[in-house]
Amino acid sequence: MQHVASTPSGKDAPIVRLERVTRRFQQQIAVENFSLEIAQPGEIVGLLGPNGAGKTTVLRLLLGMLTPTSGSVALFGVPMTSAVRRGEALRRVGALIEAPTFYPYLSGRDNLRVVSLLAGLPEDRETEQRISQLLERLALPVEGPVAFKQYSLGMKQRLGIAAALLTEPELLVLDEPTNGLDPIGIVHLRELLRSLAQQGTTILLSSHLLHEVQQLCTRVVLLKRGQVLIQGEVSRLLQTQGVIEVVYETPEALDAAEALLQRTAQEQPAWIRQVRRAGSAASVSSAEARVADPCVLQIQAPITSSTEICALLARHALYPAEIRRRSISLEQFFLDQASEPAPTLSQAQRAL
Ligand SMILES: Nc1ncnc2c1ncn2[C@@H]1O[C@H](COP(=O)(O)OP(=O)(O)OP(=O)(O)O)[C@@H](O)[C@H]1O
Repeated sequence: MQHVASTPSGKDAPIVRLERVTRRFQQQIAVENFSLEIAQPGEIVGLLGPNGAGKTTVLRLLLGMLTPTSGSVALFGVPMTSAVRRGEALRRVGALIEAPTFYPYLSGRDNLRVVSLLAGLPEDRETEQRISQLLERLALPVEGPVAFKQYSLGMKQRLGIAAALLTEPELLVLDEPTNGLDPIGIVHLRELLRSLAQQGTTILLSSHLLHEVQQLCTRVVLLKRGQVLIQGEVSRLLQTQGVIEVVYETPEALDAAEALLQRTAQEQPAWIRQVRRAGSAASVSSAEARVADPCVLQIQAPITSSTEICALLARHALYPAEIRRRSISLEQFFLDQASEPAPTLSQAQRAL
């Protein structure tokens, strides 16, 4: 399956393009000035953010389920405002937004038959085979009359994903796809999405499962209160936003280094974001305990800037006994970012 995002004129266009999109609900701003472009087939992009951050709103705007208050949305180069042409772009998309709904008294197979008819697929052997393959791949009953209403939450979610995949879409849009899935279901879904991406399917998903996103997505967009806090490649974000630990042998040196770094953090918050103590020197009473519980400062800063931090400390004759760089998990990164007041996008970009 080789996908090429091209306009009807044959000109390459980004698969997804949201440009400075704002969506208000009365006085409430759900999404503000949101931009995202996905041009690379096979990319997996994750939308992250706390409850109410605007993730579902972005996905609904992308699929034309909502119109933006301002800004523009295009799929495969087709503006979503074009009532005539947007159907043609949406035919290249499979989506699962919020809880999937199906006919309660029909089996999974019959429900997929209905979806395939609505999607314009022919009623032939090939479609039947595709339905069987998807039921099997998503660990759903292939035979038998088990009605949708008898499905567990996880089975319902898996049927929703099967329906989104029926037309072999070039772009898959999934809102919280792991909802209701047990750990085995999550692992299977991860493998499925990875193999689809390897075959060229582009995937945009929202998720709360940060560990999952870290393993699956190449790029993440972190939203908070409708604004983009930060976006970028997962590996780069984590590499640039680690923790640098400096170790001192005496509490006096630790105090002096902490004061210097706190001052620097106030003056240059885009460089040093936070300074905190790890081991407590005050509680250390013997030389032995001091070795076991060294005086450690943890500095939240791009880990690539450890040399500059060393140089700063050296200029003040505060030579650490040891300096080490620790990368962080996406979960820690998210908690650090989401717990702070939202900076503007330009501040966040400067921080990168
Ligand atoms: N139809 C609507 N009418 C009014 N407000 C809405 C509507 N849809 C969304 N909102 C508001 O917009 C904000 C963003 O909601 P959205 O559902 O996009 O967030 P989310 O990040 O998907 O949240 P969650 O993780 O809880 O699903 C919320 O404050 C929500 O209350």
